[in-house]
Amino acid sequence: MTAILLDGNATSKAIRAEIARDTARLTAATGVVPKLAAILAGDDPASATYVQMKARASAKAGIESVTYPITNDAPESEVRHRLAQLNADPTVHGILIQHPLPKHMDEPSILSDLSAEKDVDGIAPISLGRLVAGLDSFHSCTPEGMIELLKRYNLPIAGKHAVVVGRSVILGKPLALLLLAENATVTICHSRTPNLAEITRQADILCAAVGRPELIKGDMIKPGAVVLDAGYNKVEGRAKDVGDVEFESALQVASAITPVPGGVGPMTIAMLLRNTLTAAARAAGFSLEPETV
Ligand SMILES: Nc1nc(=O)c2c([nH]1)NC[C@@H]1CN(c3ccc(C(=O)N[C@@H](CCC(=O)O)C(=O)O)cc3)C=[N+]21
Repeated sequence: MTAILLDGNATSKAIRAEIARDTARLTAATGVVPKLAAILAGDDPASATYVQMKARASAKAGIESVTYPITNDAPESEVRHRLAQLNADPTVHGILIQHPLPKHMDEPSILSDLSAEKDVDGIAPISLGRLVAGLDSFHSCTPEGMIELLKRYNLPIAGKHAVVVGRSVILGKPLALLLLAENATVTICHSRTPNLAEITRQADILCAAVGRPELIKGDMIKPGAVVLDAGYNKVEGRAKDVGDVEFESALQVASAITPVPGGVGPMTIAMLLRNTLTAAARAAGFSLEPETV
């Protein structure tokens, strides 16, 4: 058996076309142009690339974007001042604070200052707390993109055993909660789980979000499982990012799998744009729901 590929590029493109159409409706009706502001602190070249990708995708969807670079040795107050200004700016609908911030900065504390209604990245403590409480909030874009990909391929979540490998604030934890909200039975494992293979082999839906290149091998996957790989590891000697799943062996066992690149990554960006559009529509008091007769 060879797994079907869950095409994140094509799915993201379709979603971004929907966003572009809805953005045009919003702008035509209200004059509001959705605007995303990104704070890019530090000199991580990968972060700069991601922020650039997000800016390009925004422009294509009719969303304005602006990036504020902050040097690696800048004081934390520089990020805080910029954030305060963006929180207060009514023309800015979404704020993205690219992770990770330089080591000397207190990231959780800075994120606590992000306005919930502008947290289109869904990673501020208020948004995560609301998710835990079952209240409406923006959801972290990568986990949300993974759920959206399953839905677009009509892959059922309810009643399935989903195993999440990874427990980060941005990915593993919110992903587990989103899967729970879809009525999956969820197990969370991580880098210190001793009997990892034993647990991953029980997964109907296996989500790798641990940041260890090719940790998950084919023999750790239940035959017929759906495998979502959120890994984007830089490995020396490999031109492209390497996932957390060993793709070739997994392909033989799974029923469906996301490639890296071209799987989860592009979905992240689509969700960020969708959240930015939603934030702008709410600020303008405009309903994006299709009109019913
Ligand atoms: N506050 C915050 N929010 C994030 O969402 C966030 C972050 N910080 N820090 C870094 C990670 C990383 N990340 C990716 C987004 C898209 C791709 C992506 O689209 N990758 C392409 C490949 C791109 C290429 O290398 O050509 C793909 O998978 O096909 C990858 C990684 C978002 N992150």
